[in-house]
Amino acid sequence: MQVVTLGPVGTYSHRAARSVADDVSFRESVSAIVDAVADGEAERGVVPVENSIEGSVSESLDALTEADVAVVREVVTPVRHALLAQSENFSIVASHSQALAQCRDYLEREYPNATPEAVASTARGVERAREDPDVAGIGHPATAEPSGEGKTLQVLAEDIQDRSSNATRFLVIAPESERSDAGGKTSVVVYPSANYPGLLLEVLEAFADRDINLTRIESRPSGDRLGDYLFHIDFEAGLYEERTKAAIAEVEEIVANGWVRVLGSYDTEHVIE
Ligand SMILES: O=C(O)C(=O)C[C@]1(C(=O)O)C=C[C@@H](O)C=C1
Repeated sequence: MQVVTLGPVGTYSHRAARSVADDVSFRESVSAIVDAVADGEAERGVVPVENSIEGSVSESLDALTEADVAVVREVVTPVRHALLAQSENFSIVASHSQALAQCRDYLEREYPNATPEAVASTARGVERAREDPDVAGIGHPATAEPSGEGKTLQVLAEDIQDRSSNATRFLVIAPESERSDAGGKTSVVVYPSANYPGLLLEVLEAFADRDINLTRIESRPSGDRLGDYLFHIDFEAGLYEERTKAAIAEVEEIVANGWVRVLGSYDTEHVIE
């Protein structure tokens, strides 16, 4: 099976994708990964959706709303960052914006004068550090060794994330035709296209009344106008269950002006590495 994820070699997404298949190829953005699966270029895609320190990866949520894909699994992995450079003498710290944010306190404390530089991924930041002695990268410690040509970097510090329990949740996506009813969790996107007191409460009651535990609800702007939202809802029940079918049918009635998009049911895998 062919899986696409955020590259280059050595990103956390790459580490999560290896639990899905050995044949991993890379894209430079989350939208490009989702498009590759929607267009049939790859059988699976792995995208980060949520981090325990920084919260949602909004680019992923928005791409999932728009593309014809299904969610078929989730992978949760610990994220332990290292600071990698040619020497202690650097003035720029390059990494993915999520990684820079996850190490904000550390950087302010230890390198208050360094300039943060957001790049497409952690591994891309480490590549910058390999090429430029003025740049340090934040990434997985294993990326100190080049995957091909290039310098081996010094690991200046390990475990620099602001909380030791840092973890990121990835979703494994597949073409929409492979959407499954089986699995302990389900993700849906709800667009009410309406605004009245108690609307969100009604939507949540459809789940609460059936004893379905929500694990996340996240609002994202619809993009159409200010104050207009859609809701990403994850819950602990499978689409194969009667109570799930009934809850979704009720939500569809409540948001008759808008729509409900069912991304699929799936199981969770923990990759400890
Ligand atoms: O840059 C990487 O290594 C990624 O895989 C992306 C990403 C993210 O977008 O959250 C994944 C895990 C970490 O939270 C930091 C960055």
